[in-house]
Amino acid sequence: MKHPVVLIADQLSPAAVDALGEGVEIRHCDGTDRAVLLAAVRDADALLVRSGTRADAEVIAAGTRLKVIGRAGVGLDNVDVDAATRAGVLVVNTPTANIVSAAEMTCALLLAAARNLPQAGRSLKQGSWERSRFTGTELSGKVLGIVGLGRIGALVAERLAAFGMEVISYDPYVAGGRPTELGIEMTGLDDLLTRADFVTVHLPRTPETVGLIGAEALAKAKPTAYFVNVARGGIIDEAALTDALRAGRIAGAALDVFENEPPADSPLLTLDNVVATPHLGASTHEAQEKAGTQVAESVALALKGAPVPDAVNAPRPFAGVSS
Ligand SMILES: NC(=O)c1ccc[n+]([C@@H]2O[C@H](COP(=O)([O-])OP(=O)(O)OC[C@H]3O[C@@H](n4cnc5c(N)ncnc54)[C@H](O)[C@@H]3O)[C@@H](O)[C@H]2O)c1
Ligand SMILES: O=C(O)CC[C@@H](O)C(=O)O
Repeated sequence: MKHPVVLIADQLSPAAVDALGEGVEIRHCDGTDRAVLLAAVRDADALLVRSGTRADAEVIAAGTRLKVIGRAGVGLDNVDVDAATRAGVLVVNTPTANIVSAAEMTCALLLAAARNLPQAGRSLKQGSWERSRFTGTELSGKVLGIVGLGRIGALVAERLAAFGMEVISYDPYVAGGRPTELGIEMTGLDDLLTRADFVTVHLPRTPETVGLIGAEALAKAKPTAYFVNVARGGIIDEAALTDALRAGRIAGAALDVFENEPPADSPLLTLDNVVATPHLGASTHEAQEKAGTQVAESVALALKGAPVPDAVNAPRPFAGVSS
């Protein structure tokens, strides 16, 4: 009997291959190359991706044998879950595998922006010794505004509270005592924007969140405020952010994610008051090992037709693929 084909379309930890076990045929392709992906997915029973591959309706339609799409990570904005459900394809992700790494990255970028670390390091390596040019801002006593108090937002709150920050948050969907337990004041978005010294967004990219922080929102911020985005490009509108940074209406931004990745010719990358990284929030050995292992275990279960704990949709059941 032919083994089910698992197509790995992004760079996954070797732990993923180990966790898939023996009874599958593993193939690799470059999921960022559309033609290659569309050809390779035709024979695949399972498709494994990170954020670099778009598993959209066209890919799902081309994958006529597909039973399951595994996303090694949190965000599902690169997977058309509705199209998958209609096609009977299960979608699984790893909702907790990289949250500590993403929270730590948020703290790192926020501190880097507050203390001008990349700019100062660059200047030093170019032979300068500009101590007063790079005077920074303390976090202690400052207000941190967290937009989206889910798993990552809450971890960021705990970590930055330890720096003596006052934490406020906007999340209309958070209920219960968790914010109180963490010492966080819940408030409206406008209030958060006017009070925060640092604003960090931790939202999924959805039609509701794209452009949530636009020109109007940025106009409410303090001129000394910093904006941090380790969630998804576009939640903070890039054109509006560029204008606000150029005009000095806010102090700076720290960005791990972009509307288009890679962000070819983005004016944001030319600005001195922008600290930027190439979508590295989940890029630690620990997070990648967890994400790879967890997604592979879920995919292996799905291929057997067994219930999958991290399933994000419920297409019609199928009987499993025997090896
Ligand atoms: N940079 C990276 O490498 C990296 C790594 C992991 C996750 N992420 C991104 O971070 C996002 C958040 O991850 P998470 O694990 O915290 O998700 P989560 O689902 O635990 O939390 C998201 C929170 O956003 C809130 N929310 C949704 N819509 C909102 C709105 N319109 N206004 C205010 N709040 C809203 C939800 O109520 C929820 O509490 C992911 O969707 C992913 O896109 C990025
Ligand atoms: O694939 C990645 O490394 C990024 C993942 C991250 O953005 C996520 O949403 O989990």
